[in-house]
Order: sequence, then structure tokens, then C-alpha cells
Amino acid sequence: MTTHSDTAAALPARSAPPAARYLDIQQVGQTFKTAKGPFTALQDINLQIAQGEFVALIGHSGCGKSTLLNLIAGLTTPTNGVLLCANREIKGPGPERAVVFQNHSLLPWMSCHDNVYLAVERVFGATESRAQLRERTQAALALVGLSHAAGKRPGEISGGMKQRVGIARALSMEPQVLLMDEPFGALDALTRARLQDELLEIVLRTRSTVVMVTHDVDEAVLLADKIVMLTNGPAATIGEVLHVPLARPRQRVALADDPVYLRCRKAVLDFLYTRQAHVEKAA
Ligand SMILES: Nc1ncnc2c1ncn2[C@@H]1O[C@H](COP(=O)(O)OP(=O)(O)OP(=O)(O)O)[C@@H](O)[C@H]1O
Repeated sequence: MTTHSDTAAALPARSAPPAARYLDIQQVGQTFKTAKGPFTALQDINLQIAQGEFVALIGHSGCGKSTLLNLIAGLTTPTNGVLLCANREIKGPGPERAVVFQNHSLLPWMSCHDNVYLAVERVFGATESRAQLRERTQAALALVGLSHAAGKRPGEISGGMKQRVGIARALSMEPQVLLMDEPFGALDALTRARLQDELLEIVLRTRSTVVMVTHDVDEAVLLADKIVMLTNGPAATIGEVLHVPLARPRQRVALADDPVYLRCRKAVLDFLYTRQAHVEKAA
């Protein structure tokens, strides 16, 4: 693994020294049992993510990005190695790690308010009154600009709004870690850009640690502190980690011709399309 090591001083400013190994992924491998025999999706994954860091996972389709995210979420367990969150082994899902999926997975018969309330109740229901839970729910919806749609059901709102409800639901749990699997993948370009900007603002305010799977090079450079590039599978591993030394807050229009932005973008494109050019293997 090579690292583009920009100076620490050039890294984005965030307050208070965060835990440098908040998420610690050590020698992780994942082998699936399949009808054709064992299939090794991931191998020798070593990655440390600091508290408050925004990490983008990028790589060609099928390389193992979701597999890695699911391991961090605790939805699956690794065949090799260990994953730690705040020095504790990840052994299953936990309220400190919330997941936002591409298909927002809202319950269609419940209002946006109730979809969020359900998550709030699960995390805080034992210790807080209903009024407090409702307050948390309303605050989360306000955070993503959806107070006006609280009473609507998922079928009555747009795809972008549904995705914002999914993000509100995840944020309402006050997770230490926000795990996002191509959260904007299904959206049109304009909605996607708006949600990216909103996410930048929210993350700046909440100081959450974020791991986001994406296929989009511009999204990765715009949002991330660190871009983790996976090699092609099978047995995918981390090919390169690129630090993105762009100060925050970040403005997409100003970045369009920023030399640092362009250099980072080129480095990722180079990795994906030159060094890891996707070759379809014969079945
Ligand atoms: N439960 C499973 N059983 C067998 N193979 C699996 C399983 N889950 C994933 N795989 C395989 O592991 C590899 C990595 O899959 P994964 O979904 O993590 O890739 P990805 O990088 O997220 O892909 P995409 O970008 O297309 O979403 C693929 O070859 C996939 O077919």
C-alpha cells in the first residue's frame, strides 16, 4: 500500500485532538461460501480511521466496498482479522454505528416522523420521555430540512427527500459513526449535489466519523478527508490511501478549478482507470 502523505498541517482543520484509531481494522479478510467453493472477497485490509474523519471507499464494481462497510456496521463478521470501534471489538450492530443505505429502506406505512421516531425510541426510549423523543425526531428532520414533510409517508415524497429521511433517521441516533453505502447513488445530479452540500454542513456540525462507499470520484474528493482505494477483486485489498488536504468548509464551485482538488481527482482517476483498469474476467 502506498500513501500520498501530505503534511499534517495541510489536513483539514477539526477541533480537539480526536482518537487517531477510533475505527481500527486489522488484517481483515472475508471469504464467502458459495456453490462453487470458497470465494475470498477481501484480504489483508488494514485501516485506521480517526474520530471525526470522513473516509470515502472507492473501487470498481464488485471489489468489496459494501462487504467492508457491512463488516464495520457489524452486519457480518470477518473470516480473518479483527475490527475495533473505540478499542472494543465490533461483534454486531450497535447504536454508535448507524447505516444509511442506497435504497433508504423506510417503512412505507409510517410517516417520515414515525420512521425517524422508531430509531430514536430504540436508542433513547429507555431513558427519555416521549416528549423528548419527539423533540429529537423533530430536530433530526429539521437538520435535513424536512420539517414540513414530517406527516407524509415515503410514497408521497421524492427520492431525494426519502434519502434525507434516511439520513435524518441515522443522525437522530446520535451515532459516533455514520456508515453510508452509496447514499446518493440513485439520485439525479442536482439533488445529489444538494444533498452532498447538506451532508458537508451536517458533518461539520455533528463532527461524526463517516465512512461512505461511492463510485463517484468527484463526490469522494469533495467530501472526504481520506480516500481509500480498493484493488479489483477477488481478494481485494487497499491499493492506496489518498489524503485530501482541502480546508473546510468546502464549496463545490470554488473547488472546480482548485489545483489541489484537481490533483486529488487525477490521483483517484489514475488509480481506477490506469492502475486498476477494470478487466472483465471470463466466467
Ligand atoms: N454473501 C455473499 N456470498 C458470496 N459472495 C458475495 C457475498 N457478498 C458479496 N459477495 C461477492 O463479494 C464481492 C464483493 O461484493 P461487494 O458487494 O462488497 O462489492 P462492491 O464493491 O460493493 O460492489 P458494487 O460497487 O457493485 O456495489 C463480489 O464479487 C460479490 O459477488
